Amino acid sequence: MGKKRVYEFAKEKNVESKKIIEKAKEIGIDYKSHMSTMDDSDLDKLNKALSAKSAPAPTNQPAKNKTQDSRGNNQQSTNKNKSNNSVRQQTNTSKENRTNADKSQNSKGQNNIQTQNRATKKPNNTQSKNTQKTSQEPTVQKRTTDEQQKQQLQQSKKRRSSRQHRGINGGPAGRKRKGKKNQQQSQATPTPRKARELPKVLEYTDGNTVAEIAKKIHREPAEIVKKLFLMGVVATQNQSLDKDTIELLATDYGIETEEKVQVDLTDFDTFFNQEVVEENLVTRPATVTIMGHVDHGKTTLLDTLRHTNVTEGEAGGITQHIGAYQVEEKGKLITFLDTPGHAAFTTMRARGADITDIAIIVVAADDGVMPQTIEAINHAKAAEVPIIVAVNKVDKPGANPDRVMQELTEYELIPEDWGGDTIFVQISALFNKNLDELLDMILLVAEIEELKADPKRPALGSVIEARLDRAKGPIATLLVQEGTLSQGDPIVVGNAFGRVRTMTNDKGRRVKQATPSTPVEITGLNIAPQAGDRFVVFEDEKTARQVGESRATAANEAKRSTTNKVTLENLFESLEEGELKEVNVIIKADVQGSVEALASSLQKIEVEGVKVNIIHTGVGAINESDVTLASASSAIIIGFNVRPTVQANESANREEVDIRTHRVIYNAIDEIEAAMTGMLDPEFEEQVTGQATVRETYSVSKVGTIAGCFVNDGVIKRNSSVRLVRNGIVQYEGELSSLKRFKDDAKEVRTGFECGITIEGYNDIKVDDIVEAFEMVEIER
Ligand SMILES: Nc1nc2c(ncn2[C@@H]2O[C@H](COP(=O)(O)OP(=O)(O)OP(=O)(O)O)[C@@H](O)[C@H]2O)c(=O)[nH]1
Repeated sequence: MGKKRVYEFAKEKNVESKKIIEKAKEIGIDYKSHMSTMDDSDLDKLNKALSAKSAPAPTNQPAKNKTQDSRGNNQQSTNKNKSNNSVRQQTNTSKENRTNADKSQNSKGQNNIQTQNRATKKPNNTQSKNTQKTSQEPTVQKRTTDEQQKQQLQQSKKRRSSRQHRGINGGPAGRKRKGKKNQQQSQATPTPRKARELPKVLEYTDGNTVAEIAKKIHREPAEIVKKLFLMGVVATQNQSLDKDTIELLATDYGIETEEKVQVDLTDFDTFFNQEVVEENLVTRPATVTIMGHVDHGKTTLLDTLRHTNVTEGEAGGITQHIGAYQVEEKGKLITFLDTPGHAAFTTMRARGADITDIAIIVVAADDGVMPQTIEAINHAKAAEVPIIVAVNKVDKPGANPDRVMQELTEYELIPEDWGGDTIFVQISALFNKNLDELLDMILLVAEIEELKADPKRPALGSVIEARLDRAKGPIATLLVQEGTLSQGDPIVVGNAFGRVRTMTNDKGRRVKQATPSTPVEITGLNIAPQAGDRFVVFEDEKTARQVGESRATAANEAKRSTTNKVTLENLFESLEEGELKEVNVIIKADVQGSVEALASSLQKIEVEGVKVNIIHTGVGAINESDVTLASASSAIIIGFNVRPTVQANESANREEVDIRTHRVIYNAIDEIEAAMTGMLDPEFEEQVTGQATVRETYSVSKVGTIAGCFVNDGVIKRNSSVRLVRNGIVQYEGELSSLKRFKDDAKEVRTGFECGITIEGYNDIKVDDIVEAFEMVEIER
């Protein structure tokens, strides 16, 4: 048996928990609430203190307690102030009452959707907090409270007396009238309920209302209201109660409790992380994404596979582009995602859809490892997806597969023959050479990965593609990840909802069911979702609609409030809260040497066991793909002597990815370390005000180089600092020495206008250079 709680002790002593808390306080013991546990020594002290004072033990009659306890009442009344606000709202007018009832009804409906504990906290808060607040409460409020209290007492009294006088016909109508105009009167004539036996166990959920609890234990809500009142909690019938209060109430009735934890249906993680039923698991096809550098043959490979390995029996079917398709090899299916490239892959991941089981990295044997090959590898690694390397175009005269293999060893992709564990297949996508072997290897990896799913549970999965069709309405291609999707299923897809009206497979055939790893195009949604959204099937359409609508509302709200993306500002908090085990970082720099220097220094930082994890590095401007990767992996991007492209900037703003650019390595390291230790000083932040492109340059003796520019974004101000960027790499950072419109000095020049610029102490300006103007702005913390 664990330690005694205050309320248990109070019960033993037949006094209110509050009294015990007060008494404890008098002798220097501070209990936060009636749920606080009590030490043996404290128990002793309290026992002594209580017996010393109240030799005549308090009686077991709550009513008596109440009248005796004028001081306690005082406290109670203050306690009530807060909750009474809501109480008043609910009882003042009938209309309000209904609205509130509706609301609570609503929230009750949504109980399935969202666990509520806002309201439930109230009684508890009031109990613990209000003690100090007493003197600050406005008197008017106090009076109202007292009145309210009086009213309640009157009501319960009337009810009591009416019970004695009323005949059988009081009936349920008495209860129904409650809350209507003649509240007092109607409440005075409630139904005489036979005191049914209490249940042994009270099954409740955090946030149940007084009325709900009353129903569960076969008691009048008024009785509960009264009991609560005596415990120092003022609540109306429609008020939600928190867990502690419900448990306390149950203890008071001498019944056990069992909390039914509500599942938040709007949180799809609950479904996706649901425990598996081992015996239902069956092997499912692998889902494969093809990635690689431009022109290395991704599309050709997808096309050849699609046309040569059509599922038996399906030949002749018109292949549909639905965003994914399945091929058959040795009687087993493989699902290929039709949009090649790591951008699509990571965008999906950023939206929460981790659907790729295996990544094929295509490298052209005549071209070798290229920047996007490396990006693709890092994107696959960040997603912890097994990689198969397809060395393509081996038919070409200049093909050198060995060189590709050699180059890839640098990225820890080492062929099995060389002692590594990466599968390499030499193929010609164009001439369909060795594609069977590639498929075999996919099956092999799939087998090793033991890809399994439970086709028996309600279906869930992700959106591969979605669009709005004029004739058919919203259309979405879904990849079933678990369960079996059936025509007619009520479904929520992202923030859209509906019923699966039609299902079409990748061969253009209507199907009635789709098992795990099968892509199908569906209609029947209210709006088009987005690629990467996840879907869940529900039991009935009503729930689906509720969940869909709540998700849409929540998404809108989330859009307005901040997201929980990792930034240097919130890094420390995230680390403190234990959310982060490592800090993901992407490094982009002007030269490889800087990348390495920065990477090795950052990796040495370790703050309380949390380390920096570099997920991608590269030379050149920070691009959109870096931002997508950062967004999907909650990473921070550090640019050294490089700048983000316009698209990358836009995308970073949208995705709330933190990009930090530096020109001194030490500063970059310092900043990360400071952020990790919570010592970051983010009072000022650089804000780019505008960008201009150099269209012409003029050399003027004594003045230097004048750049004839066109402002393509924002505004260039005379007093802004500027940096000169060439091909994404910062050439110079300094101040403007002049800003002119035609011959005149200008204070600022806005988008769409031309201007003449000279930079202080810098003349090496070239056509197509970008002049970026920025200011240091104080930011709110
Ligand atoms: N000789 C030869 N050419 C190939 C092979 N595979 C692809 N090609 C050719 O390489 C070129 C580029 O192929 P794609 O399949 O479009 O390359 P990709 O990687 O999809 O290119 P992006 O979509 O631009 O990223 C095309 O002209 C193909 O015909 C191959 O195995 N052998």
